Amino acid sequence: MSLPAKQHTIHIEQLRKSYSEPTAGDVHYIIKDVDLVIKGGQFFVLLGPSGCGKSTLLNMIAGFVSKSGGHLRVDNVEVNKPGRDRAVVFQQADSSLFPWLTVRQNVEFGLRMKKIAKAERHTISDRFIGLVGLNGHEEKFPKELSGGMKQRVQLARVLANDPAILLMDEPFGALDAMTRRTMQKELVNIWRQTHKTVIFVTHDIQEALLLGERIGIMSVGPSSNITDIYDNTLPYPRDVTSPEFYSLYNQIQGHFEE
Ligand SMILES: Nc1ncnc2c1ncn2[C@@H]1O[C@H](COP(=O)(O)OP(=O)(O)OP(=O)(O)O)[C@@H](O)[C@H]1O
Repeated sequence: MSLPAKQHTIHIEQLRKSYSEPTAGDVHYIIKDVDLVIKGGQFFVLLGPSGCGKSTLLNMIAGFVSKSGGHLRVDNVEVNKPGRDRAVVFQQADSSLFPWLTVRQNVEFGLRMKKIAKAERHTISDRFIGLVGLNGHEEKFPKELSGGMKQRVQLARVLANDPAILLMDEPFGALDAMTRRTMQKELVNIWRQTHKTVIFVTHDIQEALLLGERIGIMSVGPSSNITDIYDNTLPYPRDVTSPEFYSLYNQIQGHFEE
């Protein structure tokens, strides 16, 4: 497969976010002076304790949350607003699916907005409905689906729009353990087939290690930062019972116990 002309590398320099008034004397930063490079095509995990600012950083990359300082660039273009190159998969699929549309209509929604012809829409939705394992459920409505199936629809819809960068905010956090495990495996397969840049937020060390090529550890807030980055070179699919997995798990866990 040929490499895309744009690599969709994300460069973050001295990035800050504060919700305080700029004129306030004692500015309270959620994240402060974050430096990070995420290469195009990489599976990057942001791992950190609850409330440290993972979603804030992800939403800044999405262009939903403004910067209070520093730079955030995709392919050297400063991010100041949402763009078609980036799409977010949220924890709660319910809030992002249209209940009055079928699975197929939900997946095709963005394509319809882009005025893509019906036959092509069908070809694209067929591909991604198949990729997330929802063949045979095309004509169902969200209320007829389980939580895991709704999350698959959300993922298929995002993939159908073909963003280069997939931003995932604890997308499997509300699923039961078995469904979560299945979705994790499928996400890795999808990522390996589509070559997208994935930034995945979680506070679960095992999930981070099952998925990520690189794992950025965020410190406890306020003024949270990425304090360490682990390269995870274990081959996919990863075996949680392997000594290498266990060793990396312990290293990262030790980091949070310090
Ligand atoms: N719009 C907002 N106004 C003020 N403070 C906010 C706003 N959004 C988030 N915060 C604060 O920013 C901090 C970081 O929140 P964020 O949701 O980014 O953390 P998180 O690491 O994703 O947490 P979790 O894992 O629990 O989802 C929290 O203290 C939160 O209260």
